[in-house]
Amino acid sequence: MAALVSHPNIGTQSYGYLTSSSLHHEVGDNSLRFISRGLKIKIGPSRRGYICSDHRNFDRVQASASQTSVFEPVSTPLQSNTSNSQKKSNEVALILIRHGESLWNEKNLFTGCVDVPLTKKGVEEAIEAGKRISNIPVDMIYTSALIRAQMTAMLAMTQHRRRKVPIIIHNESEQARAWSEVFSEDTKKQSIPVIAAWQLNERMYGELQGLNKQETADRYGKEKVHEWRRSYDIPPPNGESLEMCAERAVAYFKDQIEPQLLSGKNVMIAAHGNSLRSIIMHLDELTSQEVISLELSTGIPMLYIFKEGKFIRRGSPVAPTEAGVYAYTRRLALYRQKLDETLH
Ligand SMILES: O=C(O)[C@@H](CO)OP(=O)(O)O
Repeated sequence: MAALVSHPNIGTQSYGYLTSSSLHHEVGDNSLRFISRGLKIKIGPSRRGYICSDHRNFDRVQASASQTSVFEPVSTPLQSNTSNSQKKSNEVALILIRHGESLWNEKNLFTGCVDVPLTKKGVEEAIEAGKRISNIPVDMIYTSALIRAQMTAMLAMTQHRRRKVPIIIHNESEQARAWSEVFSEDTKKQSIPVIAAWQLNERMYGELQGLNKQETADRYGKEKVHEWRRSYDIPPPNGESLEMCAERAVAYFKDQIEPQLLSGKNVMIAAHGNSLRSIIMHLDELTSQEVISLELSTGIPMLYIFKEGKFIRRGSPVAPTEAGVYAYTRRLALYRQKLDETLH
């Protein structure tokens, strides 16, 4: 059963529903606690919402694909007039999706940066994730450079009611840019640029890549393997710790993705268990202790609202049509209403 959530600490405009199947809430003294698969986040007077740390630097950053044809360059608040930028950056959606089950998830192998595709179940999970977010606006998509995240993003978008076409931007050379150019303004408007970035890749698992997780635990001990898999700063042998993964993934998020959000773009990121854990750690201001118990399931979309420089976690949309499961804001509700009126 879903419960209505309305609380001053997540903004007077914030209202909507969180589903008890994916996310529970408790409202206590001046605080709201979200509990989702072991993750507990308390929003109280000391941690009101989620504040971006790097906003004063947004004039120095431009998305790397800004010269491409489908992609509109970022208009940063410092470049545009104030009222326009305020209006534009009023409130946007940020969707995070961990890829669907891969062939190595199925075999219980450490995968890391090995480029493995989805299983049939993973394909179904990606389609299901797409249904869940089919009423939420998406203007730009970021994926890792790995096929499992790219398949997930593309399959999810086949379900979107707006029916825009996701197009992978090829920015690797002058020729790639020229050869993928689109010559119709109308077609560009019906497209969603997809930026693939290695920085969003899964953490590099070093010498564990390709090993069976159970066999590794039997050999090195459950505690040691849990430490390699979930601790913040202990790397697996010759691999990246979560902290090292965050150094590239969170930096990319701040430098490339936040400016898009600030300019009014709704963004979806399809990535991996650990690269997304590091980004969620940044968004939710989790400590290195808290992040240990953060687990992400395959193919589950998570919705954040970015508003007035803060990230507000709104849970996981469970279905496209159930009124009670969305963490709707007024703007998202209007977007959905418009889809209902124009598309049926
Ligand atoms: O093998 C991996 O690359 C990751 C994600 O599937 O595993 P873990 O959950 O152990 O971090």
